[in-house]
Amino acid sequence: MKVEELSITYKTSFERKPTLKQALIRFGRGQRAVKEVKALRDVSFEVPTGTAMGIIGANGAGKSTLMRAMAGILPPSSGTIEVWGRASTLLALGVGFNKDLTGRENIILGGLAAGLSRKEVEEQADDVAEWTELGDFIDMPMRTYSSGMSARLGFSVAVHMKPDILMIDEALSTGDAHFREKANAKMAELRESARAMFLVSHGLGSIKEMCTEAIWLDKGKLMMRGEPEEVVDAYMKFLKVKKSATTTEDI
Ligand SMILES: Nc1ncnc2c1ncn2[C@@H]1O[C@H](COP(=O)(O)OP(=O)(O)OP(=O)(O)O)[C@@H](O)[C@H]1O
Repeated sequence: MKVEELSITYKTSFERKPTLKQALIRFGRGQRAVKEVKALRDVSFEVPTGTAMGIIGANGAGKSTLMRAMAGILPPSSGTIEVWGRASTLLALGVGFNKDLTGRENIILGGLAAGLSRKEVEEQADDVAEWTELGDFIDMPMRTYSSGMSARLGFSVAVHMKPDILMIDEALSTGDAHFREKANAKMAELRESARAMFLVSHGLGSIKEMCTEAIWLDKGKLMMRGEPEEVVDAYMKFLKVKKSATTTEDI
């Protein structure tokens, strides 16, 4: 994966539905109808095969935007992204699932959406379902799931689709201890076979534990790239947060 001078600007209009009068007044004053948010500014990095890349930074730093762009969901405003292989994303858990369908039906949908053939999906479906340990809930509509249960389903779908590139955005935060342990083991296994893994997390402990490299974003700019330990330390210094066991998580 190679990202070169990537910039992404969101354009949002002020009013949901401007009236003609409002538009004319604004035009008369020379005001613009859209507000621009520069979510990423000239970000460049290359990720060699076998890398598990952690992405850290404050709220609004551009982490999810970067993931969405790398997953091909969001087009760059400028710059380029080269992806080698098929990316499987686990962005904003449960998004993409249909809450009125059962877990099992969503597994099929998720597999097809990830680009697998119907045959491949059907072969995988039982394993995916079993991995979730959802029991009878797997045949219940997803609206009856807790957020942790949806997370388990989302994670299971994403990791079983044999991705070349695995992207995980805060996936583990909603799971319970048993699920987190299982998910960590699965990710370690995938790291061996996937070409690259990206993990966005505010849990700096997990970044240090699971990643081989890290990047730190601040206000859309790439501040630093390096060993997870180094990058996390620099970020914490920047935040002037005292380093202690209790603050390593959830920043
Ligand atoms: N759909 C959108 N329309 C307009 N602005 C957006 C949109 N999505 C994100 N932004 C803005 O882009 C910037 C980066 O947001 P992004 O979600 O990438 O940050 P983040 O680092 O993932 O934050 P968090 O840690 O809170 O999840 C923010 O200023 C945000 O307000």
